[in-house]
Amino acid sequence: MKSSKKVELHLHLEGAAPPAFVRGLAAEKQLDLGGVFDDRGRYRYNGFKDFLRIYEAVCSTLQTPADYARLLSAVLSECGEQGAIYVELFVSPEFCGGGDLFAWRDYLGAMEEIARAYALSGVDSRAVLTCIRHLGPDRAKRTALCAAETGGGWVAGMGLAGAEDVGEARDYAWSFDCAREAQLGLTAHAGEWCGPDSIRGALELGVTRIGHGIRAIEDPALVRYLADKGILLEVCPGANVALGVVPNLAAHPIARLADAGVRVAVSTDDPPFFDTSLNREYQQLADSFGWSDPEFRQMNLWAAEAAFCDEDTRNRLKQEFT
Ligand SMILES: O=c1[nH]cnc2c1ncn2[C@@H]1O[C@H](CO)[C@@H](O)[C@H]1O
Repeated sequence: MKSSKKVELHLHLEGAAPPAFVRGLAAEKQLDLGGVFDDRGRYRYNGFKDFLRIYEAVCSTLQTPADYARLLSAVLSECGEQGAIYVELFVSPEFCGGGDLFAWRDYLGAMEEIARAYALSGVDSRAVLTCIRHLGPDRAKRTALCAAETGGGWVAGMGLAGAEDVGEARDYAWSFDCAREAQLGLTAHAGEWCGPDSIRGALELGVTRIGHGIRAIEDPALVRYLADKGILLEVCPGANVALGVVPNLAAHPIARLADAGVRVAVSTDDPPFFDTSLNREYQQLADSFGWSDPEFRQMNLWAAEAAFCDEDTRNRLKQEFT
Protein backbone atom coordinates (compact mmCIF):
# COMPACT_ATOMS: atom_id res chain seq x y z
CA MET A 1 0.00 0.00 0.00
CA LYS A 2 2.69 2.34 1.09
CA SER A 3 4.41 3.15 -2.17
CA SER A 4 1.43 2.79 -4.49
CA LYS A 5 0.54 5.80 -6.59
CA LYS A 6 -2.58 7.73 -5.76
CA VAL A 7 -4.87 10.49 -6.98
CA GLU A 8 -6.38 12.75 -4.34
CA LEU A 9 -9.32 14.99 -5.31
CA HIS A 10 -10.46 16.48 -2.00
CA LEU A 11 -7.81 18.26 0.03
CA HIS A 12 -8.41 21.66 1.65
CA LEU A 13 -5.14 23.58 1.35
CA GLU A 14 -5.33 25.37 4.71
CA GLY A 15 -6.79 22.25 6.31
CA ALA A 16 -3.63 20.39 5.32
CA ALA A 17 -1.36 22.89 7.11
CA PRO A 18 0.87 21.00 9.55
CA PRO A 19 0.43 22.33 13.12
CA ALA A 20 4.18 23.01 13.43
CA PHE A 21 4.04 25.11 10.26
CA VAL A 22 1.13 27.16 11.63
CA ARG A 23 2.87 27.59 14.99
CA GLY A 24 5.93 28.87 13.13
CA LEU A 25 3.91 31.41 11.16
CA ALA A 26 2.09 32.55 14.32
CA ALA A 27 5.44 33.04 16.10
CA GLU A 28 6.89 35.02 13.16
CA LYS A 29 3.89 37.31 13.15
CA GLN A 30 3.51 37.38 16.94
CA LEU A 31 -0.06 36.16 16.74
CA ASP A 32 -1.70 34.59 19.76
CA LEU A 33 -3.68 31.61 18.49
CA GLY A 34 -5.29 30.98 21.86
CA GLY A 35 -6.91 27.55 22.08
CA VAL A 36 -6.06 26.28 18.60
CA PHE A 37 -3.68 23.56 19.85
CA ASP A 38 -4.01 20.91 22.53
CA ASP A 39 -1.21 20.18 25.01
CA ARG A 40 0.43 17.80 22.51
CA GLY A 41 0.49 20.49 19.84
CA ARG A 42 -2.31 19.08 17.69
CA TYR A 43 -5.34 21.03 16.48
CA ARG A 44 -8.05 21.05 19.12
CA TYR A 45 -11.78 21.42 18.34
CA ASN A 46 -15.04 20.13 19.64
CA GLY A 47 -17.46 19.16 16.86
CA PHE A 48 -17.94 20.50 13.33
CA LYS A 49 -18.86 24.13 14.06
CA ASP A 50 -15.84 24.45 16.33
CA PHE A 51 -13.70 22.79 13.65
CA LEU A 52 -14.78 25.57 11.23
CA ARG A 53 -13.81 28.17 13.83
CA ILE A 54 -10.38 26.65 14.42
CA TYR A 55 -9.92 26.32 10.64
CA GLU A 56 -10.43 30.06 10.30
CA ALA A 57 -8.00 30.76 13.17
CA VAL A 58 -5.40 28.73 11.26
CA CYS A 59 -6.16 30.80 8.14
CA SER A 60 -5.49 34.00 10.10
CA THR A 61 -1.78 33.10 10.15
CA LEU A 62 -1.67 32.94 6.35
CA GLN A 63 -1.46 36.58 5.33
CA THR A 64 0.67 36.94 2.22
CA PRO A 65 1.30 35.23 -1.13
CA ALA A 66 4.65 34.06 0.27
CA ASP A 67 2.86 32.38 3.22
CA TYR A 68 0.62 30.51 0.78
CA ALA A 69 3.60 29.53 -1.37
CA ARG A 70 5.32 28.05 1.70
CA LEU A 71 2.12 26.31 2.73
CA LEU A 72 1.62 24.80 -0.71
CA SER A 73 5.20 23.59 -0.74
CA ALA A 74 4.79 21.89 2.66
CA VAL A 75 1.51 20.30 1.59
CA LEU A 76 2.68 19.03 -1.80
CA SER A 77 5.83 17.67 -0.22
CA GLU A 78 3.71 15.60 2.17
CA CYS A 79 1.41 14.54 -0.70
CA GLY A 80 4.47 13.20 -2.50
CA GLU A 81 5.52 11.29 0.64
CA GLN A 82 2.10 9.66 0.63
CA GLY A 83 2.41 8.49 -2.98
CA ALA A 84 0.13 11.13 -4.54
CA ILE A 85 0.90 11.83 -8.19
CA TYR A 86 -2.02 14.21 -8.73
CA VAL A 87 -3.83 16.33 -6.14
CA GLU A 88 -6.74 18.75 -6.33
CA LEU A 89 -6.57 21.40 -3.63
CA PHE A 90 -9.49 23.45 -2.37
CA VAL A 91 -8.27 27.02 -2.24
CA SER A 92 -10.41 29.99 -1.20
CA PRO A 93 -9.76 33.50 -2.59
CA GLU A 94 -11.63 34.70 0.52
CA PHE A 95 -8.57 33.69 2.55
CA CYS A 96 -6.17 34.86 -0.17
CA GLY A 97 -6.72 38.61 -0.25
CA GLY A 98 -10.34 38.74 0.93
CA GLY A 99 -11.93 37.81 -2.40
CA ASP A 100 -10.36 40.69 -4.33
CA LEU A 101 -9.37 39.63 -7.86
CA PHE A 102 -6.16 41.67 -8.01
CA ALA A 103 -4.97 40.37 -4.66
CA TRP A 104 -5.95 36.83 -5.66
CA ARG A 105 -3.78 37.08 -8.79
CA ASP A 106 -0.75 37.74 -6.56
CA TYR A 107 -1.50 34.74 -4.35
CA LEU A 108 -2.14 32.60 -7.41
CA GLY A 109 1.13 33.62 -9.05
CA ALA A 110 3.09 32.62 -5.94
CA MET A 111 1.31 29.26 -5.69
CA GLU A 112 1.59 28.45 -9.40
CA GLU A 113 5.35 28.73 -9.22
CA ILE A 114 5.45 26.13 -6.43
CA ALA A 115 2.90 23.91 -8.19
CA ARG A 116 5.03 23.92 -11.37
CA ALA A 117 8.12 22.88 -9.42
CA TYR A 118 6.31 19.96 -7.75
CA ALA A 119 4.72 18.87 -11.04
CA LEU A 120 8.25 18.48 -12.44
CA SER A 121 9.11 16.21 -9.52
CA GLY A 122 6.04 14.02 -10.04
CA VAL A 123 3.35 15.60 -7.87
CA ASP A 124 0.97 17.32 -10.26
CA SER A 125 -1.79 19.50 -8.82
CA ARG A 126 -4.74 21.72 -9.65
CA ALA A 127 -6.74 24.21 -7.61
CA VAL A 128 -10.49 24.11 -7.07
CA LEU A 129 -11.52 27.61 -5.98
CA THR A 130 -13.92 27.15 -3.15
CA CYS A 131 -16.90 29.27 -2.17
CA ILE A 132 -17.48 29.27 1.57
CA ARG A 133 -21.12 28.54 2.18
CA HIS A 134 -21.45 30.16 5.60
CA LEU A 135 -20.15 33.45 4.15
CA GLY A 136 -23.20 33.58 1.87
CA PRO A 137 -23.92 33.86 -1.87
CA ASP A 138 -22.65 37.41 -2.40
CA ARG A 139 -19.17 36.55 -1.17
CA ALA A 140 -19.33 33.37 -3.28
CA LYS A 141 -19.79 35.50 -6.40
CA ARG A 142 -16.38 37.04 -5.81
CA THR A 143 -14.83 33.57 -5.71
CA ALA A 144 -16.67 32.69 -8.93
CA LEU A 145 -15.29 35.80 -10.62
CA CYS A 146 -11.76 34.95 -9.46
CA ALA A 147 -12.29 31.43 -10.81
CA ALA A 148 -13.65 32.65 -14.14
CA GLU A 149 -10.88 35.23 -14.57
CA THR A 150 -7.98 32.96 -13.63
CA GLY A 151 -9.26 29.54 -14.74
CA GLY A 152 -7.70 27.39 -17.43
CA GLY A 153 -4.30 26.56 -15.98
CA TRP A 154 -3.67 25.52 -12.40
CA VAL A 155 -7.15 26.76 -11.50
CA ALA A 156 -9.27 23.95 -12.90
CA GLY A 157 -12.50 23.94 -10.91
CA MET A 158 -14.84 25.60 -8.50
CA GLY A 159 -16.43 24.17 -5.37
CA LEU A 160 -18.58 24.94 -2.37
CA ALA A 161 -17.57 24.04 1.22
CA GLY A 162 -18.20 25.17 4.77
CA ALA A 163 -21.36 24.86 6.87
CA GLU A 164 -23.63 22.66 4.76
CA ASP A 165 -26.78 23.61 6.67
CA VAL A 166 -26.60 27.31 5.77
CA GLY A 167 -29.04 28.33 3.00
CA GLU A 168 -29.83 26.28 -0.09
CA ALA A 169 -27.46 25.06 -2.81
CA ARG A 170 -29.51 27.01 -5.38
CA ASP A 171 -28.49 30.26 -3.64
CA TYR A 172 -25.11 29.63 -5.29
CA ALA A 173 -26.50 29.03 -8.81
CA TRP A 174 -25.16 32.35 -10.16
CA SER A 175 -21.63 31.45 -9.04
CA PHE A 176 -21.81 27.94 -10.46
CA ASP A 177 -23.24 29.19 -13.77
CA CYS A 178 -20.40 31.70 -13.96
CA ALA A 179 -17.77 28.99 -13.35
CA ARG A 180 -19.42 26.60 -15.81
CA GLU A 181 -19.38 29.26 -18.53
CA ALA A 182 -15.65 29.61 -17.85
CA GLN A 183 -15.38 25.83 -18.48
CA LEU A 184 -14.31 24.96 -14.96
CA GLY A 185 -15.03 21.62 -13.33
CA LEU A 186 -17.69 21.78 -10.62
CA THR A 187 -18.02 20.07 -7.25
CA ALA A 188 -19.89 20.87 -4.02
CA HIS A 189 -19.87 19.56 -0.49
CA ALA A 190 -23.19 17.87 0.34
CA GLY A 191 -24.44 14.80 2.12
CA GLU A 192 -21.78 15.02 4.82
CA TRP A 193 -23.96 16.65 7.50
CA CYS A 194 -27.26 17.05 5.68
CA GLY A 195 -29.30 14.29 4.08
CA PRO A 196 -29.97 13.14 0.49
CA ASP A 197 -31.87 16.32 -0.39
CA SER A 198 -28.68 18.32 0.08
CA ILE A 199 -27.06 16.11 -2.59
CA ARG A 200 -30.01 16.60 -4.95
CA GLY A 201 -29.64 20.36 -4.40
CA ALA A 202 -25.92 20.21 -5.23
CA LEU A 203 -26.62 18.19 -8.40
CA GLU A 204 -28.92 20.99 -9.58
CA LEU A 205 -25.85 23.24 -9.65
CA GLY A 206 -24.50 21.01 -12.43
CA VAL A 207 -21.67 19.40 -10.47
CA THR A 208 -20.02 16.21 -11.72
CA ARG A 209 -18.65 15.36 -8.28
CA ILE A 210 -19.91 15.64 -4.72
CA GLY A 211 -17.67 16.40 -1.74
CA HIS A 212 -18.45 13.62 0.76
CA GLY A 213 -21.98 12.71 -0.42
CA ILE A 214 -22.05 9.68 1.83
CA ARG A 215 -25.58 10.27 3.13
CA ALA A 216 -26.80 9.31 -0.36
CA ILE A 217 -26.85 5.82 1.14
CA GLU A 218 -30.13 6.77 2.88
CA ASP A 219 -31.92 7.10 -0.49
CA PRO A 220 -31.77 4.09 -2.85
CA ALA A 221 -33.18 6.08 -5.80
CA LEU A 222 -30.44 8.67 -5.36
CA VAL A 223 -27.80 5.93 -5.14
CA ARG A 224 -29.05 4.55 -8.47
CA TYR A 225 -29.02 8.03 -9.99
CA LEU A 226 -25.43 8.69 -8.89
CA ALA A 227 -24.37 5.30 -10.26
CA ASP A 228 -26.19 5.80 -13.60
CA LYS A 229 -24.80 9.28 -14.15
CA GLY A 230 -21.27 8.39 -13.04
CA ILE A 231 -21.22 11.15 -10.41
CA LEU A 232 -18.09 10.66 -8.30
CA LEU A 233 -18.18 10.97 -4.53
CA GLU A 234 -15.02 12.45 -2.98
CA VAL A 235 -15.10 10.32 0.17
CA CYS A 236 -13.02 11.15 3.24
CA PRO A 237 -13.62 8.27 5.65
CA GLY A 238 -11.16 9.34 8.35
CA ALA A 239 -12.69 12.82 8.45
CA ASN A 240 -16.17 11.37 8.77
CA VAL A 241 -15.09 9.21 11.72
CA ALA A 242 -13.13 12.03 13.39
CA LEU A 243 -16.06 14.45 13.17
CA GLY A 244 -18.59 11.81 14.26
CA VAL A 245 -20.59 11.62 11.00
CA VAL A 246 -20.21 7.84 11.28
CA PRO A 247 -19.33 5.98 14.50
CA ASN A 248 -16.42 3.98 13.04
CA LEU A 249 -14.95 2.91 9.72
CA ALA A 250 -16.72 -0.45 9.70
CA ALA A 251 -20.02 1.46 9.70
CA HIS A 252 -18.92 3.80 6.89
CA PRO A 253 -21.07 3.52 3.74
CA ILE A 254 -18.15 3.76 1.27
CA ALA A 255 -18.11 0.04 0.53
CA ARG A 256 -21.91 -0.16 0.21
CA LEU A 257 -21.90 2.80 -2.17
CA ALA A 258 -19.15 1.24 -4.29
CA ASP A 259 -20.98 -2.11 -4.29
CA ALA A 260 -24.07 -0.28 -5.57
CA GLY A 261 -22.05 1.00 -8.53
CA VAL A 262 -21.36 4.52 -7.29
CA ARG A 263 -17.92 5.89 -8.20
CA VAL A 264 -16.00 6.71 -5.03
CA ALA A 265 -12.51 8.08 -4.52
CA VAL A 266 -10.72 8.38 -1.20
CA SER A 267 -9.24 11.62 0.10
CA THR A 268 -8.01 13.02 3.40
CA ASP A 269 -9.95 16.34 3.57
CA ASP A 270 -7.91 18.11 6.31
CA PRO A 271 -5.35 15.46 7.34
CA PRO A 272 -3.70 16.98 10.45
CA PHE A 273 -7.09 17.93 11.87
CA PHE A 274 -8.27 14.35 11.54
CA ASP A 275 -5.02 12.60 12.39
CA THR A 276 -4.93 10.94 9.01
CA SER A 277 -2.88 10.58 5.81
CA LEU A 278 -3.49 8.99 2.43
CA ASN A 279 -1.52 5.88 3.38
CA ARG A 280 -3.47 5.59 6.61
CA GLU A 281 -6.79 5.89 4.76
CA TYR A 282 -5.80 3.12 2.35
CA GLN A 283 -4.54 0.91 5.16
CA GLN A 284 -7.74 1.34 7.14
CA LEU A 285 -9.90 0.55 4.10
CA ALA A 286 -7.82 -2.56 3.56
CA ASP A 287 -8.29 -3.56 7.20
CA SER A 288 -12.02 -2.77 7.38
CA PHE A 289 -13.27 -3.92 3.99
CA GLY A 290 -10.55 -6.23 2.70
CA TRP A 291 -9.78 -3.84 -0.15
CA SER A 292 -6.49 -4.36 -1.94
CA ASP A 293 -4.76 -3.42 -5.15
CA PRO A 294 -7.69 -4.09 -7.57
CA GLU A 295 -10.14 -1.95 -5.55
CA PHE A 296 -7.60 0.84 -5.10
CA ARG A 297 -6.71 0.81 -8.80
CA GLN A 298 -10.38 1.06 -9.72
CA MET A 299 -10.90 3.92 -7.29
CA ASN A 300 -7.90 5.82 -8.65
CA LEU A 301 -9.06 5.23 -12.21
CA TRP A 302 -12.44 6.74 -11.32
CA ALA A 303 -10.62 9.65 -9.68
CA ALA A 304 -8.53 10.20 -12.82
CA GLU A 305 -11.68 10.13 -14.95
CA ALA A 306 -13.38 12.68 -12.69
CA ALA A 307 -10.35 14.97 -12.26
CA PHE A 308 -10.69 18.56 -13.48
CA CYS A 309 -7.43 18.40 -15.47
CA ASP A 310 -6.73 18.63 -19.22
CA GLU A 311 -7.12 15.47 -21.32
CA ASP A 312 -3.36 14.84 -21.72
CA THR A 313 -2.94 14.78 -17.96
CA ARG A 314 -6.03 12.60 -17.57
CA ASN A 315 -4.75 10.05 -20.08
CA ARG A 316 -1.36 9.97 -18.38
CA LEU A 317 -3.04 9.38 -15.00
CA LYS A 318 -5.37 6.72 -16.37
CA GLN A 319 -2.41 4.79 -17.74
CA GLU A 320 -1.03 4.51 -14.21
CA PHE A 321 -4.12 2.61 -13.07
CA THR A 322 -5.00 0.38 -16.03
O1 LIG B 1 -14.86 18.54 5.98
C1 LIG B 1 -15.27 19.67 5.68
N1 LIG B 1 -16.59 19.89 5.45
C2 LIG B 1 -17.08 21.11 5.11
N2 LIG B 1 -16.31 22.19 4.97
C3 LIG B 1 -14.99 22.04 5.18
C4 LIG B 1 -14.42 20.80 5.54
N3 LIG B 1 -13.09 21.00 5.68
C5 LIG B 1 -12.85 22.31 5.41
N4 LIG B 1 -13.99 22.93 5.13
C6 LIG B 1 -14.19 24.36 4.78
O2 LIG B 1 -13.65 24.59 3.50
C7 LIG B 1 -13.25 25.95 3.39
C8 LIG B 1 -11.87 26.03 2.79
O3 LIG B 1 -11.72 25.27 1.67
C9 LIG B 1 -13.28 26.53 4.79
O4 LIG B 1 -14.39 27.38 4.92
C10 LIG B 1 -13.46 25.32 5.67
O5 LIG B 1 -14.20 25.62 6.79
